[in-house]
Amino acid sequence: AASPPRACAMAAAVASTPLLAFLERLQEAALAAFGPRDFDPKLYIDLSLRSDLASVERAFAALPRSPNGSVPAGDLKKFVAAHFGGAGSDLVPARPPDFVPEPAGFLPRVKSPAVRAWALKVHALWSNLSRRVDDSVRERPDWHTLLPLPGPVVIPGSRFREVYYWDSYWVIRGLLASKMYLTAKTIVNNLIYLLDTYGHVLNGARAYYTNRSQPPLLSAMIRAIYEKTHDKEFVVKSLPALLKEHDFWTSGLHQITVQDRDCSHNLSRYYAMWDKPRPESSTIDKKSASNISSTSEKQKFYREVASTAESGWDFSTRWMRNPEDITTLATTSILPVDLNIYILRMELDISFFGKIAGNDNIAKHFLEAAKAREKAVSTVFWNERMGQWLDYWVGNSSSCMEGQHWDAANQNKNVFASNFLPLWIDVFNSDKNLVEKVAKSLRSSGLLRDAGIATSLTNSSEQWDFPNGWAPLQHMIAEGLARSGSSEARSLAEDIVVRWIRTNYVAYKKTGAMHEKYDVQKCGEVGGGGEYIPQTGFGWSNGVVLAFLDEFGWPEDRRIDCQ
Ligand SMILES: OC[C@H]1O[C@H](O[C@H]2O[C@H](CO)[C@@H](O)[C@H](O)[C@H]2O)[C@H](O)[C@@H](O)[C@@H]1O
Repeated sequence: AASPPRACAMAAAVASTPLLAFLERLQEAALAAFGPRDFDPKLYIDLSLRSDLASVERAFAALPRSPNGSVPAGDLKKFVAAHFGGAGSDLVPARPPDFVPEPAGFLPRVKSPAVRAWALKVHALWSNLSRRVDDSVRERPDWHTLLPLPGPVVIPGSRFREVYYWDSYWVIRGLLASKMYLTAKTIVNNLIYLLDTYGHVLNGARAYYTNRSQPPLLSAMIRAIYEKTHDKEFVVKSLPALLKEHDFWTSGLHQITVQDRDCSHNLSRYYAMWDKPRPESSTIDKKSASNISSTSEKQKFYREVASTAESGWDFSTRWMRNPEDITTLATTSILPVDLNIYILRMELDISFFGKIAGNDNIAKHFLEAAKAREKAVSTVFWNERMGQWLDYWVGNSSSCMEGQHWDAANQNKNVFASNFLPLWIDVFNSDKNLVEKVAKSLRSSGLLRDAGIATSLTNSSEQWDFPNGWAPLQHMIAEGLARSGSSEARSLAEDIVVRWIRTNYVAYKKTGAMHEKYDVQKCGEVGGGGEYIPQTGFGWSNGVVLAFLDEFGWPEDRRIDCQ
């Protein structure tokens, strides 16, 4: 019999580490001791040891216990203070070498003094968000969940005190507007280090993120840097890593074939190598799974949770069979539009980089791969009546590479911002008629609100749903519309940009901070929902504001307040 495809034969779960297992127990003890109010499970999994694990485990076992088995709050507090370095203490502040308070040629199209002054404050946040891994992590990696990245990093902010994969794309776009090319390249080199070490770019630079990736935007980062610097050597050096990443996303459990008449289309899905609670949210996942009785059903659920985290959209009704029930998450049964657009973009970028490297085979092979994926996207996802590209439901998620027969009924007809993401790449935004049809569909979709594009139309209290708007989604859609040759689409792009910049500005004036997400119903409101309290900082929001202002500018006579 034919042997199964390579990655399907591999164990579909990576091993945990002794430190992670212990910190999960500590997380549970902390929840029992301190109660659920303001409890963030991630705080405990980000602690670092001060001495070897065995002695800390002994001290933990010797702690007094209440009759219900929990450790009294005061004792646990003292135990944590005595044996651990605080969360984030192993990633130390580091001023980026190429940061200057006002770079030469900064945002030439911004003419309004108020907007310029604010943009300089946003630019200054790069200094606040820059860190380097403390030497102690390299000396004793087994005492830390933080991974020893070689170069300085830019973090999203607040509870996200490590590098994130897809966030880095918008951080880089902002850094390029800030003329911080060296910092941008260092971020890419860190991600390549993760790819070389683990075989994929991790969700984030922590030991508990090794079981999954995140939306693959490495090639887009390299391309953005190349467009500003024309550094060929940087591109050529990155090429082997991109080939490895392409293989990760287009083989084994990530890939599914859809059959349409006599044509086979290869498309990709999110699929995490994990079937346990996410360590950083273990108490939450266990609670969500508490009504699932069978072990194998629980494992299935945990895999869906981790795979949803791989999508970057954690969590959203987009991935649920029943929008009211998180246990119906079915991310591995969905071929997502956005993921396949990122991979198509990767194929086009690799082909372009192959040309730069003088490697015609690579250039040709990846151009053909891109053409095949473009056809697959148009066949499987495009819905002519709606004028949108729709996610596609596949059958049984547990087996690999099975042939699915295309059926229009399997397209998810719900409206999500991701239905418009193909606009981001030239293959689609260069078709003027198509863009105008999709722009019209976006205008009437219900997603476009006073303060930007909503993530979905369902108010579920999950963070990747209505009424939240996220910087990356505004950016990809507006950039795609603006690149098209259509003046109608360009004016819709500007409309989105103005709404988004205003809401970021007004919220900043109100709160003194940039936010992870915004409520698009009303200008100046910040987002909410999800499993953690709203975060500030914030890497990708800063990046998108700077990238938008760089490209679209802000005239002197345009108001910046909510009108
Ligand atoms: O701890 C919960 C989840 O947190 C992350 O997800 C969210 O924040 C990330 C950083 O800004 C962002 O990349 C992601 O899109 C957000 O949903 C983390 O990535 C998840 O894996 C984690 O479970």
